[in-house]
Amino acid sequence: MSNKLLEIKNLKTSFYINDGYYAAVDDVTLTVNKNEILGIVGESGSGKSALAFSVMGLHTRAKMEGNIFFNGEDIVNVSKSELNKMRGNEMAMIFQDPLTALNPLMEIGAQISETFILHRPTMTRRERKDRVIELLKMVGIPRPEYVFSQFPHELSGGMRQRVMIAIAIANQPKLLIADEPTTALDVTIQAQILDLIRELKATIESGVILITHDLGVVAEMADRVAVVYAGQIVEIANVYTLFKKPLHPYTRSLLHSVPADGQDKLHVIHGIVPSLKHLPREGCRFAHRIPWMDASDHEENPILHEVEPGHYVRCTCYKNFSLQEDESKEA
Ligand SMILES: Nc1ncnc2c1ncn2[C@@H]1O[C@H](COP(=O)(O)OP(=O)(O)OP(=O)(O)O)[C@@H](O)[C@H]1O
Repeated sequence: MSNKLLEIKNLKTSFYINDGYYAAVDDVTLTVNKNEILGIVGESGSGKSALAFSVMGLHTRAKMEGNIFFNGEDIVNVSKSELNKMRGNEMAMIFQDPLTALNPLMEIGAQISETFILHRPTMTRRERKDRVIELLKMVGIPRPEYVFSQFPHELSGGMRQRVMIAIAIANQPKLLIADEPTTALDVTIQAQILDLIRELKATIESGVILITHDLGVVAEMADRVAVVYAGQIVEIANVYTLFKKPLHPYTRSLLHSVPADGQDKLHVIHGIVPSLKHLPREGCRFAHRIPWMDASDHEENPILHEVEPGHYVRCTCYKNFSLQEDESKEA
């Protein structure tokens, strides 16, 4: 039996801006296997959330092309009611900011119960309450009976994120998407939430997409990592390879821009991710951020090359790339 849970093929998600459609996710192909965590990293604006929202069918006005096979079924064009059946049931998402994702006027217990009313209509009120208490315990909320009747603003940020996780795992989804789940939390709480996601993944044996800009989180959590730049995957590999043998200039730049042993100075990546409308669509999209490289180092139409089994890198520029500071040392 196939181990593939999610298979995305040539996905293109475009938004209409002023005069036309511009792709925020551009020709993305990837798989998520059962019981694995796929990390997705990239700077702000690189298209990570647009990709996650595409999988969840949460873009209302975007144009979507390509395929997203979930459990073998292409969900790019399924009806709204089909998607509603899947969301919160077979696939669920943990959002960045629990305060905006939770209803401020609704008690915690009622918010978690909603998912059962929607997806498990035969459950009695008593059964729902028992299951909610069980879930609150599972995600490590102390005094769950008391918290059941509290409002979101009465809980700390970490506790609210636990509630979000309880909602997401309520129906034991096969696929869990966590979009920067710890960004809004302080460091100690971050570690607890990540531990919780890892434990829950093992318990419910789901596949997880973990979106983050934090390479430390990816190193800790992911089995495989996709590095996304300007809407495209520029490198994908298992986590060990990605950290030990990164190839793409963007991956290497990212890795050098966080503190590491023996590194006396942090690398700064030139410029910023261009806005959707101004994104270069021809040639290597990262080229303008490594201007010291020769144009001939880049491919005209960069594709993903499989450099060793399971390790893909876009464009040939990785072959001659070195960080600018290393180049000037050599000169
Ligand atoms: N609904 C939308 N309409 C128009 N443009 C959008 C829309 N959603 C996202 N974008 C644009 O798509 C690009 C990718 O955005 P996205 O939010 O996916 O990036 P991200 O990598 O998740 O960033 P962050 O880490 O800041 O959340 C950005 O240029 C963003 O402005």
